[in-house]
Amino acid sequence: MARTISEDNQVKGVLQNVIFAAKDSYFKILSVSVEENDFDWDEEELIVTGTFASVKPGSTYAFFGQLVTHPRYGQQFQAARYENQVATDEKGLVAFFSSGDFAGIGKKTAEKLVDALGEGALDKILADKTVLNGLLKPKVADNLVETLTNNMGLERLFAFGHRVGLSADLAGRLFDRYGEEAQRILQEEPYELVYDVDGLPFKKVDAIARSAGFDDKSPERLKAGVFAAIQGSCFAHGHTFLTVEQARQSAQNMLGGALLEGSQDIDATLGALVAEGRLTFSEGAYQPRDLALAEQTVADKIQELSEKRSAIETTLPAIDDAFVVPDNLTLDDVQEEAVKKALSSQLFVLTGGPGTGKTTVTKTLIKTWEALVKKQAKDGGKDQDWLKEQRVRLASPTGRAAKRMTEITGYEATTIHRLLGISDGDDAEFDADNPLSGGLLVIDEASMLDSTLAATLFSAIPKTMHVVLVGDADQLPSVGPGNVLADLINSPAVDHVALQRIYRQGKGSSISTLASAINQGRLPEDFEEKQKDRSTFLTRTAQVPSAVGQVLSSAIKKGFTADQVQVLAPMYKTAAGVNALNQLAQDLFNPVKPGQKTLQYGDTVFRLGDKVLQLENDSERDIYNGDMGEVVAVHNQSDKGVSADALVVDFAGQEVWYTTKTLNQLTLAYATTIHKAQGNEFKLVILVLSSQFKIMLNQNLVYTAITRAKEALVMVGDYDAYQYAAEHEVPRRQTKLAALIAGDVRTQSQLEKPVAKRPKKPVDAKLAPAKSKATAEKGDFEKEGAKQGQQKPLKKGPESSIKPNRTENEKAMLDDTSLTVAHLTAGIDPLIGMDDLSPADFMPAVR
Ligand SMILES: Nc1ncnc2c1ncn2[C@@H]1O[C@H](COP(=O)(O)OP(=O)(O)OP(=O)(O)O)[C@@H](O)[C@H]1O
Repeated sequence: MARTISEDNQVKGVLQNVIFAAKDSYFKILSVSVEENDFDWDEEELIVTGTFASVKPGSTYAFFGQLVTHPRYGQQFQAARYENQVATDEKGLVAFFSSGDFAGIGKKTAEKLVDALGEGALDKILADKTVLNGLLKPKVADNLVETLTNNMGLERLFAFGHRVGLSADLAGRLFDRYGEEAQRILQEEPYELVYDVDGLPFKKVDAIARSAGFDDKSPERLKAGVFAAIQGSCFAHGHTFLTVEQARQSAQNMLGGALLEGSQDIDATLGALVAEGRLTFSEGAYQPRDLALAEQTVADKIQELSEKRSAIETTLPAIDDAFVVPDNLTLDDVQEEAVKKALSSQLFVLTGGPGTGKTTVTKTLIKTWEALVKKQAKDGGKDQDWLKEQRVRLASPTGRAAKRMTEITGYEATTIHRLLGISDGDDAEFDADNPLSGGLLVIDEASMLDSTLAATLFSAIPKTMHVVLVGDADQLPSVGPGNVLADLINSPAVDHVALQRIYRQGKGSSISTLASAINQGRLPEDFEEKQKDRSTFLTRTAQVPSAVGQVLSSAIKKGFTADQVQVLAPMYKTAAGVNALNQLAQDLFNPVKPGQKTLQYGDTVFRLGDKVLQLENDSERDIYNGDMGEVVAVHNQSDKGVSADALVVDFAGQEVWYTTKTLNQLTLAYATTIHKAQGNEFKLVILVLSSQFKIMLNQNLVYTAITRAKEALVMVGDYDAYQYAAEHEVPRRQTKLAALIAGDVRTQSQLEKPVAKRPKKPVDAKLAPAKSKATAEKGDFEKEGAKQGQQKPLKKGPESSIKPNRTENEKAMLDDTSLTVAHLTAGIDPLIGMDDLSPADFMPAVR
């Protein structure tokens, strides 16, 4: 929720200079020389902060807001809005037009302009540029209009937005999206925002529309509300379609039964949305167009790949001839079959639980592919270019999984975003028109692929490429809608092999057997017995922090580093949640040392050496949601020669700078949610489950959590929570992919109908905020004599994201405020060491 700044006070003054201008928003810090003010302020200079268009030093502005006291930088004025005090008398206007801002307009031309158009010159020009015909040369007129609309247009939008309850930040985003059309759209077609702007809550749009005079029953309102309801429901549950009943119910929930007067209204609205192409309807299912298109794209590509147009001969004799098994292993029959099928099919899916040999099979098939390619190059006299065309490409949804893939296979692996050249807000660099190069593509952690990312990936795959998806279908499904991996496994048209035999011996073995028991819906009989690699520490919720603290202390004594240990919990709040456990673990792994540098951002105090987690995809800086790193430098603005607060984080050798602009992307990582740990593995996992949060417990969640542990697992919490989780399956996601692949349904004819999409405003280099780049970030810090450290932008919650991409469970975790922080109870004996972890030791009086 955006903060509302009250408008108790106002100040008018001349802008001296812009101390700081954010690159990715319109946020600025200004130094203003005060002329008039209605509050207690005697000094000449006042620092004013807020969201401003391209304000100009030397111009006079009126700011409305409040004087606040920053703990470090003292008093400053927080502006909720502002007005450009362009003098509107003729003299002032002549000065304005001849200020040098408008190419080709000197004093004489300015006078001519004002003579002709009078005191309302600005409004007249902005309303209709043809008033300039005959007054200015066309080029000069165009430039004047463009500069005016950019500057004044945004200022007016800020002012208008303010009246209809639109934050300045959102007004800036809308200006970027719609340009000078923004205000008209807000007034005349506000409900378009629901279709055009990702993640804008319907309620917000509704409030804007009401203030623009739309009534409850306007057809635009009903359509936008029903669309938002269906899309929101798909994102909340991971579905790609809703049944008619579900669609009606969601619509009713969003708009209220009374308004729609029974299902007739709803059905008519659904019909109108289908007619407009915003929804598709087939086989009793409604789909938002984008999701339907994504599933259709994947299905079409699968169809195309089944035509087998490989440039490499992959007959069984050829594969047999080239077969290379690494590490002197002998594959079992199923593993061998997997390698052969992976190479002979053009699309193949490999699944299996932990320790079943997925990596071993992947390594074998890569080596065998290379041997096949080399042999055929030699036999066919192919050149280096041909060899390059057949190269192996490896990618994974997370950076950490990509890094692990590189380490294990020895081949370079990247994130899927990077592979596709996706950068914020832009389309992917590689697509159907500019496909990926390479002969074999292996995607790891494929359970994390949602429909949209899968579609972007599949559309960039050329017809001749071999594609292998590797993943564990029992893990949590993707955050976004879709169930791609499971749907492919359930499609007879897609070859797949499921590895079942667990190979990991000794270390790790009992974690794998626990995982398979949980998959079968039960806890193993030895659940509470201490194993070589796992133990169970049963406690009441109130005792969780103490228990986790003891396990961590003993792990630290044993030499485990923060990087090797991961605390996992399903939710953020409460004493047994991620936030509290993070602080506890921070104090143990990285206790305050005298003189240690720290930086506070929101409620989090980052310390040098902290383990941290990136919370959002930032493809420009090549860091992604779920990436973990270490704080390697802390810069405080109060230090000599330092112009702004900043942290430097090392992500596996890649140093990334965070200033107050981007610190909202970062949090402590000693403890994370299980969703955030997907695609990552750790030597020791400490899992916390409590039946207090039953609503969010299920098989996939606990399975995913325990399989993050490579060598050791300690389960903390109460028995009932673990049992409940093991016994409860995640509700099935409703998707169409499998039916589309089978050719049972077609939504294509509806998808061919184009939806009138408003083109995005071309980016104006002069005005649009520049995108942040890793280097720019560092440069910002060094160059700007910034007082940006004064600013604490609204901290986004750890899961905050523009898209409504949360599951019900995640939402419950985030929204849970009813649970109070429980008091710690003492009384658990301090632990001695990891080897000594046993249920008996962990059993205080409860269970
Ligand atoms: N056929 C085999 N014979 C002997 N050892 C095997 C065989 N297959 C796999 N292994 C061994 O079992 C262990 C687990 O295999 P691998 O790492 O390939 O499994 P995985 O499915 O990738 O596991 P995870 O998903 O947990 O990373 C490895 O040490 C591997 O060398």
